Amino acid sequence: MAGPRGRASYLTDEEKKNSPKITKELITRVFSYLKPYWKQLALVLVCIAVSSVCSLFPSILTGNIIDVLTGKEMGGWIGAGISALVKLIILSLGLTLASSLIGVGETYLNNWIAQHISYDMRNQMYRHLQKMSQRFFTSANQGDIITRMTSDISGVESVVTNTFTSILSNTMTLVVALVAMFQKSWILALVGIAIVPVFTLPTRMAGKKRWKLAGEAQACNDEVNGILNETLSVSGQLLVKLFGREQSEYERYEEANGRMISLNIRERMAGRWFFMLLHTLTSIGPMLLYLVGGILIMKYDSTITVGDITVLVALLGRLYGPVNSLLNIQVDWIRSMAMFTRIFEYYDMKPEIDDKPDAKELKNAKGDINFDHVSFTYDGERMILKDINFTLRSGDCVAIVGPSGSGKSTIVNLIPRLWDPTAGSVTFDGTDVRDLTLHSLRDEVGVVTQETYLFNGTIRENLLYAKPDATEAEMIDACQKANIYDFIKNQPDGLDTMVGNRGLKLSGGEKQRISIARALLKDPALLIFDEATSALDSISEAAIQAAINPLIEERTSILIAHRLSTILAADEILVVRDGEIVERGTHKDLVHAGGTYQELYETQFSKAIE
Ligand SMILES: Nc1ncnc2c1ncn2[C@@H]1O[C@H](COP(=O)(O)OP(=O)(O)OP(=O)(O)O)[C@@H](O)[C@H]1O
Repeated sequence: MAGPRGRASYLTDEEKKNSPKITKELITRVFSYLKPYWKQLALVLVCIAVSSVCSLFPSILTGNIIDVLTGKEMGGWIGAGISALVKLIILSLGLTLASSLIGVGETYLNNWIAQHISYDMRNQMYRHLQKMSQRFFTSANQGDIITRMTSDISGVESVVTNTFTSILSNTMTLVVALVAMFQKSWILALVGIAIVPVFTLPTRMAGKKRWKLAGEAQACNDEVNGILNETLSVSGQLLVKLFGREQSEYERYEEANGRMISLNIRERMAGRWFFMLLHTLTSIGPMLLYLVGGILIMKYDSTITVGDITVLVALLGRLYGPVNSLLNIQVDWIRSMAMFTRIFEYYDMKPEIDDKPDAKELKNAKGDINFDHVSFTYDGERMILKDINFTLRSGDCVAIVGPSGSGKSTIVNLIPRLWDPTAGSVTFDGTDVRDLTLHSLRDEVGVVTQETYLFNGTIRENLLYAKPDATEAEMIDACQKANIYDFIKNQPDGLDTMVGNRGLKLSGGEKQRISIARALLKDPALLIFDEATSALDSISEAAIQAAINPLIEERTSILIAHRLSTILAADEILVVRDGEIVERGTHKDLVHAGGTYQELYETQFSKAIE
């Protein structure tokens, strides 16, 4: 039969092209994940072996039952008559029961092992991804990361529960059935074996057609899901509404939906006639055995009994399933190895930014920052920062201004080591940031980002993210300083107000003030404030300005500023243009100097205070 959707029994052209190279190292690595569970695995093997044998024996015993019924004694080990019959029946039932019970235990163990392996792999992957640098997250496809974490690792579960056990149990069943068949009659066994491919090969061919259709239906299904994701998301819906595209989006959805159902129907009907014919033909197998067996009994070999022929027919019926499954094993195997290879590719990516083996802890941080001839490129080609030099003494406040894209955010991102400089060095309290442990360094750097990111939870939960053990009083104090407490107090749920998906239930200004309160709670030695470029009304702007002041009062701070009020709060202004510091000084020094600052002042800052 065709494989189920998603785990079909045929490789796609792409899968064939990208088949992994199966090396000894790869297999050893795959098996290293099984190693901690070797005891449970050994038990599964025993269960499979015993249950395969137990499940076949009732078929073999049926022959003996028939022989007893037809008056043929068997080897004398059980005696003829009613008592032998009862014993055989009880034995047969007992074996069936035993096989089912073992099957239950085996399924439990199997799933237990699979879930534990997947648990180990997911945790390992999460830990590893957390260490990956900003470059990885800005360039990797987000969907790809999620797929590795979910589908690929879930796929591993099915490798353990299906592929491994299917190989074992099918091989076991096949071997036991064949041995039993040959033991009864080698001629009839050969006749049986000759019949098997007549049924299994056409089944595979019909399955392939069905699988192709399933693939098309899946692609169509993905398209439908894509439309749903795009048009029913918060921002998608907004766009549809604002542009009045409801009808055209509905038509697009209806068309794809219609295509999907017709493909589904075709897929489910594909090969249906063929299987009907096949089903009828299946009876040919037993008939052939009856014919050849009958001729043998009547004309040549009187040792074969009617019971033997019944057993052979029953066993023949048990061969199709395992043969079909084993024919698919190669596909399952390649697919599983490809899955492991994809997962291992992720594991093998080296974190670009990591602690040095001898990294030092940053203790009693003061917040002295120095940029010494720092240059930086993201892609190895375009220099984004060129020879940046500046010093910030503990308690200083510097504003970085410059046109959009001039490199302001890039400069500050080098301090908490979201990136490392291409040349030159950044020091924190006199030590190169690359020689400090990431954890201790980032503990001392608080960043209020331009795009405020809040988790979908309560205000309290978002605040506690900065300091999990903060007391209620500390939280209220931080909110008061950040000028957001009045707003929180007026909410019916206070600090337990839900902020919505990414903080969507709050205005831009409110979100930013909560994020300032969060930074205040963290109480870092250095504060970086990346001011939002988006326009705020003057009341929100004043509220934010009042929130920033306590932040910068007692600590070193860097403000990426777009508004004059923020710039005026700084001790020094660094003007960046095309990755270079082109001017520095105070507002008074620069506003009439005829340079970039004056230009920015006339085009942006002065407007912002109107
Ligand atoms: N992850 C990245 N990969 C490649 N290039 C980047 C990346 N991030 C930023 N850039 C580029 O680096 C340059 C400087 O960007 P940066 O964000 O530092 O500018 P900015 O001065 O902070 O701008 P804005 O005021 O608009 O926020 C831009 O040309 C930008 O396109």
